[in-house]
Amino acid sequence: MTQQTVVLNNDIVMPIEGLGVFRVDDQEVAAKSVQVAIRSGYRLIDTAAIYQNETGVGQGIKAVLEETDLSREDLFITSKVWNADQGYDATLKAYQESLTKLGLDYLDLYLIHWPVAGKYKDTWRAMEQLYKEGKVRAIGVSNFQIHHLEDLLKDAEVTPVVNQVERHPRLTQEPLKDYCEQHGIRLEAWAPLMVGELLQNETIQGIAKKYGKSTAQIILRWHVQGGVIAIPKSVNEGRIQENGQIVDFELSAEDMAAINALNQDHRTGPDPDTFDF
Ligand SMILES: NC(=O)C1=CN([C@@H]2O[C@H](COP(=O)(O)OP(=O)(O)OC[C@H]3O[C@@H](n4cnc5c(N)ncnc54)[C@H](OP(=O)(O)O)[C@@H]3O)[C@@H](O)[C@H]2O)C=CC1
Ligand SMILES: O=C1CO[C@H](CO)[C@@H](O)[C@@H]1O
Repeated sequence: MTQQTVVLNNDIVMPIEGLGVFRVDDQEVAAKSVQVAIRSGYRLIDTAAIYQNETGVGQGIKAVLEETDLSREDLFITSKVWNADQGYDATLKAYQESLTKLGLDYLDLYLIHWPVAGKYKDTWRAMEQLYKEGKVRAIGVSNFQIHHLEDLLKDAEVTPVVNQVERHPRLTQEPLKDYCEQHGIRLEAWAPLMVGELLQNETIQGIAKKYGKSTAQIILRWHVQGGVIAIPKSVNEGRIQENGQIVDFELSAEDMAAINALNQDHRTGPDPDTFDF
């Protein structure tokens, strides 16, 4: 797997595809999945405090750094501050706890996991502090709608460089994508495969047949070809490798449009405006 990258608005280089580890067990599975992914060419790992697997992820990173020529700087590690830890002091503390569990001395990207009303601005001030002190290379948000971003940007000294949101062919997020592009915020897709729900879709199956690729590879290619970072989750070695092999082909404009046309503004996860924090 050859790594494709994007340059974030603060000039930090980020891989455009990575491994997601939500619902990956902390004991053994997380460490093993991380090792398999990095050995097969992944450089970006996406975890969060709430996934309760930062310890396992850290063990996987440590093992792979010991066994290969790779160094910490070759990797791009993301974690997220959970809702209960929002607020200025609590966020600074949560960051240190994530670092300790991961066994790292810095993160590449730290995200506000959800826009908790009345809290996310103080949380952002803490993220800015971590960034200014050089403790984290980039800071961003997750599950922010346009109105959350507009509100945050009124007071922010540092503009988030990433907004990680649910995105797949049934939820293409075009207005949010446009807004983010206008403000130098890179969109990152969670549930990029719609948690597997789209793998039997007839349109995508037809396109997959034409290119001799799997439906997962077609969907992931659609994300990255559109400039969106994707973090598919898998704990299966073959599927981790399959998901990483999306750089040796290009979807035609017609096929990109056919996938865009599958949009139904349909969420598989919570709506950020009604999510019970
Ligand atoms: N910021 C946020 O609020 C959120 C962030 N996330 C992040 O996004 C990541 C990805 O989202 P996630 O919800 O996991 O959903 P995905 O869309 O990545 O789908 C994962 C599911 O698809 C299966 N799968 C993966 N690859 C293939 C393949 N090639 N063929 C067939 N099945 C496949 C996996 O099974 P198997 O493991 O058995 O291969 C798993 O069941 C998360 O792991 C997490 O890091 C997720 C939710 C919310
Ligand atoms: O990333 C995510 C997965 O885990 C959380 C719940 O446990 C979600 O709320 C969140 O969006």
